[in-house]
Amino acid sequence: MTKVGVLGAQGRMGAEVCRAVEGAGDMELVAAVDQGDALDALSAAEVVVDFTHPGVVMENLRWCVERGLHAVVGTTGFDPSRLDTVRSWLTGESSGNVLIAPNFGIGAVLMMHFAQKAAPFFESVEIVETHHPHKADAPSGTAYRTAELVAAARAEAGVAPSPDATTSGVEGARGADVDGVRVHAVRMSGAVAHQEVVLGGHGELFTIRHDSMNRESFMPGVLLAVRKVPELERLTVGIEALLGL
Ligand SMILES: NC(=O)C1=CN([C@@H]2O[C@H](COP(=O)(O)OP(=O)(O)OC[C@H]3O[C@@H](n4cnc5c(N)ncnc54)[C@H](O)[C@@H]3O)[C@@H](O)[C@H]2O)C=CC1
Ligand SMILES: O=C(O)C1=N[C@H](C(=O)O)C[C@H](O)C1
Repeated sequence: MTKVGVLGAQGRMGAEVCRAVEGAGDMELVAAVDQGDALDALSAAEVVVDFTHPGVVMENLRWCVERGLHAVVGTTGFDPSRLDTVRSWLTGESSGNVLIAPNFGIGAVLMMHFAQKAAPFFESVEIVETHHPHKADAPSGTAYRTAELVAAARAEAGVAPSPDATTSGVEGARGADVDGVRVHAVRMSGAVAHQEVVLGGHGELFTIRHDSMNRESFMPGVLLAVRKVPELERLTVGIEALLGL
């Protein structure tokens, strides 16, 4: 039985993770911690799962790394500089692996993978993500990561930046620029988590779309990560490798 602790246990995702862990025959929920609770209860865990907030996740993760606990992190906000910081913490510790994934949905991971594959074949590519209006960060971690993957694939293939003749307009109208890829964030009541990667050129448009209909959809990926994290590299980003992608 793997002993699992959950950080952000009263949140939308954390509560779902607690239910999933309790329902898994090979796991035991040993700590369910939320804001204001002491972290000490997590010392009983082998793997800590964090779904909290981009503003607090680094502090939580450092606490886990210092104690040699394996960490599975779904909280967003990990740019390259944060990942470098986590790497530097891990080099100073002898045990405990960290897996950080912007999205644990199997379909979402495939959407990112297919977008990366398609990106060099089209002149233009932009990303449109839609989320519930309670979301703290924009663009979403998934959109940010997709843009990074798409940009890297295009750079490797020597593809020029997407054409854009805009010289005047209202600020923000063209979305955020992530590594040269435009990302548009919609916040919409009734939505859960949705993303379209739109690619275009030579008289055709190709849209890769993924919809998370509920938070249960992320649980197979989270449980897979909990099971695999002890045997991974010190730092793994995304669950692609766990799916053989
Ligand atoms: N990787 C993935 O597949 C997914 C990632 N997310 C990300 O997970 C994060 C959380 O999302 P939600 O559950 O919707 O948010 P939420 O706001 O419903 O839950 C966050 C919980 O963390 C708690 N919290 C805040 N500070 C804390 C601290 N210092 N220690 C312990 N608990 C603390 C809050 O009280 C709250 O209960 C976001 O960054 C979101 O983008 C969300 C869905 C899927
Ligand atoms: O906040 C959410 O809900 C989600 N956050 C993650 C993100 O920012 O990409 C994953 C998913 O989109 C749901």
